Amino acid sequence: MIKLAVLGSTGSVGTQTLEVAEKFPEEIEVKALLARRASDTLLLQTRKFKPELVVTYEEPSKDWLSSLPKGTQHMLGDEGLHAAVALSDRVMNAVSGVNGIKPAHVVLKSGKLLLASNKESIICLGELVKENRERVIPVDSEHNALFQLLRDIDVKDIRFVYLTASGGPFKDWSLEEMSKATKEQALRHPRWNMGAKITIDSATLMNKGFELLEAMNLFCLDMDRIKVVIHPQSVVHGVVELKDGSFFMHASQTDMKIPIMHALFYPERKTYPFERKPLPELSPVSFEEVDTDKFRALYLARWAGEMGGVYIPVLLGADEEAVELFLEGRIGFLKIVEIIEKTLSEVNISDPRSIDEILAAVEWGRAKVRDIYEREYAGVV
Ligand SMILES: NC(=O)C1=CN([C@@H]2O[C@H](COP(=O)(O)OP(=O)(O)OC[C@H]3O[C@@H](n4cnc5c(N)ncnc54)[C@H](OP(=O)(O)O)[C@@H]3O)[C@@H](O)[C@H]2O)C=CC1
Ligand SMILES: CC(=O)[C@@H](O)[C@H](O)COP(=O)(O)O
Ligand SMILES: [Mn+2]
Repeated sequence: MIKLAVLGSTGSVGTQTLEVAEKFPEEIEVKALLARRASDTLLLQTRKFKPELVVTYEEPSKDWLSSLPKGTQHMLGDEGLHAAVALSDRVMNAVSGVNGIKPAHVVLKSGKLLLASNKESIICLGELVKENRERVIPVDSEHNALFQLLRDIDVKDIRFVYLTASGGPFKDWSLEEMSKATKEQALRHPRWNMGAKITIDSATLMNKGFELLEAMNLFCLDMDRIKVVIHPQSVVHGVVELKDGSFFMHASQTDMKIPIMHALFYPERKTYPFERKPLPELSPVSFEEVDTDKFRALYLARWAGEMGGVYIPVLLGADEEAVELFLEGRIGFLKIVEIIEKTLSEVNISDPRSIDEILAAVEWGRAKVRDIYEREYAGVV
């Protein structure tokens, strides 16, 4: 029996993880659920799965607590996080954005298996991730695909590894059109139904920049071995080009429950218990070059990756804050990346040497974006 904790259980990946778990009641026991708010969704999940523990970061109301099923204990904050990890042997980290860094750190230090959906943590905990490679199973669709492909390939035979990008909603828009893009347009991802933060990152292509840094840490690959290619259908999730001219591709219908199920049971394979699409419905499959002049986020992520050290957590914090400013209607779409670039150009703090210093550097990036916003953008949308 797999003892599972789901961190970020109420979000897009969290709920899909529970959809999979529900199909395998004999094999998966949900021991703990964790989310930020004591929401109705979390309460319903708790009543359905009856975990030993439910954790929130927000103080629940008396009504909410009294509605918990018998046998489910509630804990608050980081104390609850540690208890949730202790109860389980596999932990799905589906907390969004930089809030997922601390949970990943706790899991990596615990000796438990990390099912890594949150990518921000993989990007900024590079050394710890590399030291614990055998206990990290990627869930991000491209990395889960590459994880499956790379296990059967000799590193010396690899020419390039490709991350596929849908191109987001603005793939074919001009910069002029993108400068006027609304929040609603940016949140309309052409292929995936995801949380707001990653959806905006997909629209700027910062998501793919993050995935490049994620792949470097997960697979110990040099940056110049990793390419990004536009693949509008989101059916091929990862590609490995070998020196002999072969391309190995991993494909599946566009459904996060496939990599989630793979990670939940790895190394065992289970039968997909949801509706399948026949192969012809997955066609056509096409690839295009990325327009890096239009999607400068990719360049910035590569640059931060080359600089390394403090530039990585600063990039993460700056992106989180700039995306929030856009979602609050305070800055235009193209200003997200512009303000991140300005933040990176003003870095004057040292490389972090501990988790606390990593989190402080993330906060520095967030605060610097707010400073730059107040200085140069406030009142100008
Ligand atoms: N969605 C997808 O298809 C994919 C997502 N990912 C990655 O997976 C992660 C999750 O993404 P997604 O599911 O889309 O995100 P969502 O925004 O849909 O869900 C976020 C979850 O995190 C919880 N959360 C937010 N802040 C905190 C906090 N401070 N403490 C504890 N819990 C918190 C939320 O709780 P509450 O509901 O109470 O606010 C919610 O359960 C991200 O890092 C994303 O990049 C990767 C590949 C695909
Ligand atoms: C489902 C998943 O893995 C996302 O990270 C996805 O990659 C987002 O789509 P984009 O390819 O548009 O960034
Ligand atoms: Mn992805």
